[in-house]
Amino acid sequence: MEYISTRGNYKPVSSAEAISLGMVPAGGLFVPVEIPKFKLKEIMSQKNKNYQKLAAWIFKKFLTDFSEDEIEKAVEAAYSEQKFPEVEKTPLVKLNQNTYILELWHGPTAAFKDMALQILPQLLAESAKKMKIENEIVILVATSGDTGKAALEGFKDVEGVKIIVFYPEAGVSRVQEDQMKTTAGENTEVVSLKGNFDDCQNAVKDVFADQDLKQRLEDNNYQFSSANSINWGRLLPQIVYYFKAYLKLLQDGEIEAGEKVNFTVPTGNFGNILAGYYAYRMGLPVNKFICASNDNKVLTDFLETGIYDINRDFKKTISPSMDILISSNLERFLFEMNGHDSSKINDWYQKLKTDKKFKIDDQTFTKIKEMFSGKFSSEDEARAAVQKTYKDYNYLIDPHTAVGIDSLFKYRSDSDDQTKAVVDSTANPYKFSRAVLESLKGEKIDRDEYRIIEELEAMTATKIHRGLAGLENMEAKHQQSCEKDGVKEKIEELLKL
Ligand SMILES: N[C@@H](CCOP(=O)(O)O)C(=O)O
Repeated sequence: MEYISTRGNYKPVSSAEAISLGMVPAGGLFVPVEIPKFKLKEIMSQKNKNYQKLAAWIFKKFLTDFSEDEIEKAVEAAYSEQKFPEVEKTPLVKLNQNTYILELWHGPTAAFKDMALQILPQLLAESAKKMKIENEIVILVATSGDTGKAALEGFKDVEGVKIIVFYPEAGVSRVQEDQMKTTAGENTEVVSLKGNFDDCQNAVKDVFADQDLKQRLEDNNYQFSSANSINWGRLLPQIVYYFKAYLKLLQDGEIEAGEKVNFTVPTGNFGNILAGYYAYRMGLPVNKFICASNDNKVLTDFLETGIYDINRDFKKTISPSMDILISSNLERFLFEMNGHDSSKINDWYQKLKTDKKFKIDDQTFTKIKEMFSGKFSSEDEARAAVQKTYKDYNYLIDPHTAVGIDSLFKYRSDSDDQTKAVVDSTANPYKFSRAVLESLKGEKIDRDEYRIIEELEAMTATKIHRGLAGLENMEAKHQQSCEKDGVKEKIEELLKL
């Protein structure tokens, strides 16, 4: 399998090269040249496989330059009992007769990002070996809260790697910030940036494209890679849980073999929902994807109009991981939907730079509309969904999952499509305790975050996720900050270039 650039500006590369580069050096993202397709019978026959075996089955189709043994070792290490103690790595909870919640937060850092960031270090290490990379790899991460900690946890103390995470100051929850700041490891750096997530992500992408800096890195035996979903090695592992969810529905007798289901995905950088779309293209029976957004509803508007328009205020919400206006993986998605036409991608992304918006062609838009619907939740609607889900089903959800559930219910009442649906639950509620408790009580709470956690535990008789327990008493090891135009200098300072 080869990987090509969405912008047609790079030679086809192996998966090892795509993973070690992170993104296309001149701009653009790597995508597989073709999507492997399974027959329905073949998919159904995976029904009793555990998560590791299922992951290996999928990886082998995409990582054709990896040996079976390398893939199997990587998945066993990533999804071990120590890292994911439950037998089901991604439990599926039945909410009502046609709604299921896919809990993706049972990994070490309580967010769905662990599903990919526990394995990316292995994939990157193997890729570096294959590419005969001798430089130290510097992983740059832009985060709106969840990727940062998951990447730090995955890469901390990994030999031959340094990791630098940029997050928006005042743009993540208190628990998310504390999780990142308290990360140990000799090779970790965490920097708060005076700006929003888009500022972090744009700055990191600019650094990747900076040829002068690239040369200076080389001279100092470093090279960059990424742990964001721009890296194919981040996206690929996320395909697995769509298959797992479907097969679990089948195993539990909730659906017939081949029955189509809907997936609702709380969406920020578009990586998670795109992974679902790849699963569909590989043969998974899916009827619709519902793309759920918060008040930063640039994707909802895009899916309604075909116009991607970031000329709008960036809003801070109670679902901060989705506070994003420039969704990186939309580029991959558009490339897949427009029949791999990189000239159109170049044109649209040039317009995004100059006009802050672009309109896609009618043919591509029609194709997108067949499979995708976009809905969004206001802050009040997300809070109401947290409260109602707890009241009606005695089930505690975080604000991102609340956006997913609210969007699904809106989609159902607007469309009459009552197909069985899986909602991706992207984070454990305790990562956002303040918003969750305030939603349950219907009032503002002034208390400290950690007292709120105690109250939430007592009120709901639920337990804080193991990865968050004791956070209050951990020492903050990172205090770095920078201006939004100071990312390059900060990297140079941290790497002593
Ligand atoms: N929601 C993300 C933003 C970065 O997304 P990624 O999937 O590209 O890593 C976060 O939590 O940081």
